[in-house]
Amino acid sequence: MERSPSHRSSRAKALPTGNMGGGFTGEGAISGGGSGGYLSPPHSRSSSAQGSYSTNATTVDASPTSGDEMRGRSSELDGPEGKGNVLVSVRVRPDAPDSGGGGPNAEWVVDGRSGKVGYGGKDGGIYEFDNVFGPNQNNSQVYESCAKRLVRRVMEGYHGTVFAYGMTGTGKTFSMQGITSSPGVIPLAINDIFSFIRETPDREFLLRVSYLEIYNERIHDLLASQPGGAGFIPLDQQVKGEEIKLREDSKRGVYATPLKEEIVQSPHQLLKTIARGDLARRTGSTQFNARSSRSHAVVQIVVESRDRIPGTTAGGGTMVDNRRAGITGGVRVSTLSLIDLAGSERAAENKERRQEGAHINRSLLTLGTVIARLSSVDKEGNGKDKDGNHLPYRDSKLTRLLQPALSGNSLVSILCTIAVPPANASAVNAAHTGETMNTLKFAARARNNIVSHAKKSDDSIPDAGSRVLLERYRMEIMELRQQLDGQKRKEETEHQDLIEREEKQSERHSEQLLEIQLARTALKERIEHLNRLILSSKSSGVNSARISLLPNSGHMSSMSVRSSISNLHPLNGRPFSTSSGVSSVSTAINGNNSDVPDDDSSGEYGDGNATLGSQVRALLADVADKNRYIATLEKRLLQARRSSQSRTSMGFSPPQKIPGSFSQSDTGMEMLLKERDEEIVELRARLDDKEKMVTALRNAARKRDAAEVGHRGTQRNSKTASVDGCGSIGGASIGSGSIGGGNIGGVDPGGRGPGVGVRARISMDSVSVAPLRTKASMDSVAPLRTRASMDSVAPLNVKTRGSTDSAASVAESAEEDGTF
Ligand SMILES: Nc1ncnc2c1ncn2[C@@H]1O[C@H](COP(=O)(O)OP(=O)(O)OP(=O)(O)O)[C@@H](O)[C@H]1O
Repeated sequence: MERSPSHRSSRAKALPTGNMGGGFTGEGAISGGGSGGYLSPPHSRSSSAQGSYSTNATTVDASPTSGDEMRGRSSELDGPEGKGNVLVSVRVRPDAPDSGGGGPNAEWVVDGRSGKVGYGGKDGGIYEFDNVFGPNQNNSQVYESCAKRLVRRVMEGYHGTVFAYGMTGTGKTFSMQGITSSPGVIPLAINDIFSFIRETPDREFLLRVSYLEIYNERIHDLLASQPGGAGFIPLDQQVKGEEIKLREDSKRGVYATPLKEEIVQSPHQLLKTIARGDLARRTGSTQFNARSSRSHAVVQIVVESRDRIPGTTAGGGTMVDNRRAGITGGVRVSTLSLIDLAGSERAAENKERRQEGAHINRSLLTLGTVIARLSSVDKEGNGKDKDGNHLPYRDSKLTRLLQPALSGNSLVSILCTIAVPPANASAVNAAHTGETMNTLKFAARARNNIVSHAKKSDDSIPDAGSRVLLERYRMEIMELRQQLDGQKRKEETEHQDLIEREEKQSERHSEQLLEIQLARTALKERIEHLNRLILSSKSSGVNSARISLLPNSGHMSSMSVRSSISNLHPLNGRPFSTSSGVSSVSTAINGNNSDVPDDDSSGEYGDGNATLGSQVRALLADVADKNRYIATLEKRLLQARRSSQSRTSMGFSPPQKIPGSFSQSDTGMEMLLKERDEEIVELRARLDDKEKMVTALRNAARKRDAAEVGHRGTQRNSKTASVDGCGSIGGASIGSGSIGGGNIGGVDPGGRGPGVGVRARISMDSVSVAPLRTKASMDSVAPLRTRASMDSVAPLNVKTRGSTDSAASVAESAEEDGTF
């Protein structure tokens, strides 16, 4: 460690003896009685509580007032020799209530302005310090001068140590912790720590706190227990766990382990944590303090900080992005140690107090010794004195723990508390003058000997095993983000898959729906179609006068075109079987043109006066129906082919057969397609039939018209005509039956008897070509018949042979077409 003799020698000063003006002066100083004779300490001091030693103080500097002391010296902190890195202050507590009163003791000098304090009596001395606080100065003033700047420097990256040293009951705890109305160094430092964080938006911070006490040379973790909680057990009653030891490594220096560290995020949380530790701290009653701290208490606040983003403003989105990308500076780690030492006590009546006191005194003695020998440390800074002896840091846990600070790695502020005995102090109080002097001597040695070379911590990238949480957390955050991103991607993929599956499923559903719709449409069309057919089939006119065109028919059946649609598939509307589009066509000559029992007795053409044109229209409508149906089937077929192809190309396994839907298997599909194809072929054939039928009917109509023209010519002479009894009209083989209303010889009035060889007179007015029945076997709903009234063809006024040819030619034409 490099030390500066000149620096050391210029700090603590023993003032020349002489009249110091007496009493307390300076800011907050109390009047010491004006010219009350304080004696100056000798130039050279030779005694202390810890044994003999002397300071090197030789000169006197003009000191600023205590309030400006730290600020006045602050520039020194940046100096190459670390001047100002160590502050030593003395605080004089107000008289204790039991001090006996009597006003200021004229033998004592406390000068805040000059920073001088001392005893002018025997073995006394006047010392000058960085700060001297009189009894009236409050905690805030003490903090401002002693600790504020140090705390700020800690936030900037320096290690800093503040500790209070003094005799029991002199105000160490009062100064460090303070009271509610006057918070001490610790709460004020915490406040400033968070103020600094608030004022430094370009860096991010992580704070962790530990709190330990050294009691009877054992280290206890004050945060390990939960005072006030249900399970709180005082430390001395706790089952001893793993002993906390002090270790050292190059990066962390000396540290206690295992020790609980708590991460804190607010001043309130930090204060609460420390207050929790305070409750666990050992206290006991001493002669001078009813609640004396019986242990050294060390609060350590580790500050990790890092530039947020070089070159970017705080709070921007870029920061997040950059942090994600790992573009951050290194982490700076610094430690603020706030230490409230146990008070030294010369003697105690109580055995326990004596034992505690012995430990306390021993550790304080070691501290004094280390500080005393710091002056002799060689320039190498290897912890050895000039004689090559190690400094006795390890002789006590306190000195071991303070080693980094005392050996120059830290900014140091020492607050020494004293109580100046009043003028008429009791013997006991007066006896402690020596203790107070010892404190002043300790302070003087510390001021002289401790040299700090504290450097700002580097912004270093912590390695894997580092305890730097900021980096660990950053890594963890990055890992978690990656996990989150991975999870998100996975979810997105799964979601996408799900959507695709749903889409495919919905595609299948829509296909099925479409199929169902098509089937329904087909059914509807059929129903409409059938309804139309039903209406046609109930035409009474169709049955009113019929000419049977079929030979060998025992009935005077009407010429009919009957469409029947048989046995539809319940869903797809496909006929299970089809019968010939035209099952029968017959012409009949009905002897009774008005009273033919037939269920086809009403309907659109059922008035018996339906024209041939109407029948043609009916047939055309029928044809249109068929065309529509074919179109539907073709559409469905196309759809089925497409879905079959898409399934095949997607490599889908055949889905489960859905009841009521088409078969989904390939075989089923093929069969379905085949059936559809066949059905289409069949329907086309039927359509052809229909068209032939229409052609035949048109021919019939033409012939009828021609016959009518001829008939009108002959009608003037005769109202009747002879018809060959065999039922043939005009040589045409009309088959058995009669045309007319019963005036045909040999034919029974009902037209049931054979008309062969019977010449009959028929009323040509009533002769009608029997209604054509088109029977398309299309439906299973009912054996429906379409009866197109052939009355539109009739009345055939058969008067001449030629006239009957027209009716016969209908039959012929029909037979030729194979339609009837
Ligand atoms: N500057 C001060 N102003 C007002 N009261 C004070 C001051 N200093 C100390 N006291 C009071 O004196 C008493 C003892 O103070 P404190 O406990 O802080 O002493 P200490 O040095 O910590 O003692 P110990 O070493 O025994 O723990 C307390 O009641 C405290 O409130």
